[in-house]
Amino acid sequence: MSTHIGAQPGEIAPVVLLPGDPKRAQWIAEAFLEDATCYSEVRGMLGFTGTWQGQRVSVQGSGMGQPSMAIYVNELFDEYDVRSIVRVGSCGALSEKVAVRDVIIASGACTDSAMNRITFEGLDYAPVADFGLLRAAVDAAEARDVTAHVGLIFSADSSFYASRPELMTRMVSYGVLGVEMEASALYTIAAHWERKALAVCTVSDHVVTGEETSAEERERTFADMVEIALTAAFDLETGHAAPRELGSTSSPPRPGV
Ligand SMILES: O=P(O)(O)O[C@H]1O[C@H](CO)[C@@H](O)[C@H]1O
Ligand SMILES: O=c1cc[nH]c(=O)[nH]1
Repeated sequence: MSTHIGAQPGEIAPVVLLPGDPKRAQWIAEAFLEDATCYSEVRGMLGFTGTWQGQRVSVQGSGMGQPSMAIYVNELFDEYDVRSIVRVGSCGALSEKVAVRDVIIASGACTDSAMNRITFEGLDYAPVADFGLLRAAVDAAEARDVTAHVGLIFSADSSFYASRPELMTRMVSYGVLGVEMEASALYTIAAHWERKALAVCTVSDHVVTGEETSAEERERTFADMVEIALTAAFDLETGHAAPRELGSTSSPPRPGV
């Protein structure tokens, strides 16, 4: 086992879904995976491995905020050889273009966290999603009746209860769609390990209008996000979302089609 994950080598699949909430990890394992077993209960941060459409997948809680998430993600990449991590989170909408229950697929992430600044000695690193996962997630969302937005998310260390409306308005005017607490460091850590990462978040509340989803609605809309994440991760793993050649204007035929 690693310091914070109680799994033996080989017990965690190469593809991991990463919700902040460990109870969401359990719900995903029970609702979406077959033959799921719990490989870790260390600190109550549950992790499960099972199969989805015959393919091994794990789901690991990461806690709230970038320092907690970074511990789990570093151990998943370093000690369990995980290849792809898709965060399946909740987020608040900042932009009027985004409604509660919509999905945000984060192409990149801004942050007020010091984590990147420490790593890059004050330089502004630009954390971005893996392009293959991003494109596969957009395809998966388009194939469903889901309103998905692709763009920037704000990974906030300090604003869950801090009211900074002017700053949020300015961020929206620079293209930021929503706010959560993990994507930026996830993208940076994945780049460090040369692995793939993406954050797909369901809008649970609107920071500007104050609208919120009910618990029942959250569960239903979270299911869309989980299906998008699983479809995207395995389209990429199985080559169904193989990169197009640079300069080509059309998609290559999909294998087996
Ligand atoms: O629903 P999760 O994945 O935990 O994500 C969001 O919810 C938590 C805050 O309530 C933060 O972790 C934020 O990123
Ligand atoms: O981090 C989060 C998650 C949901 N809603 C918010 O406003 N912030």
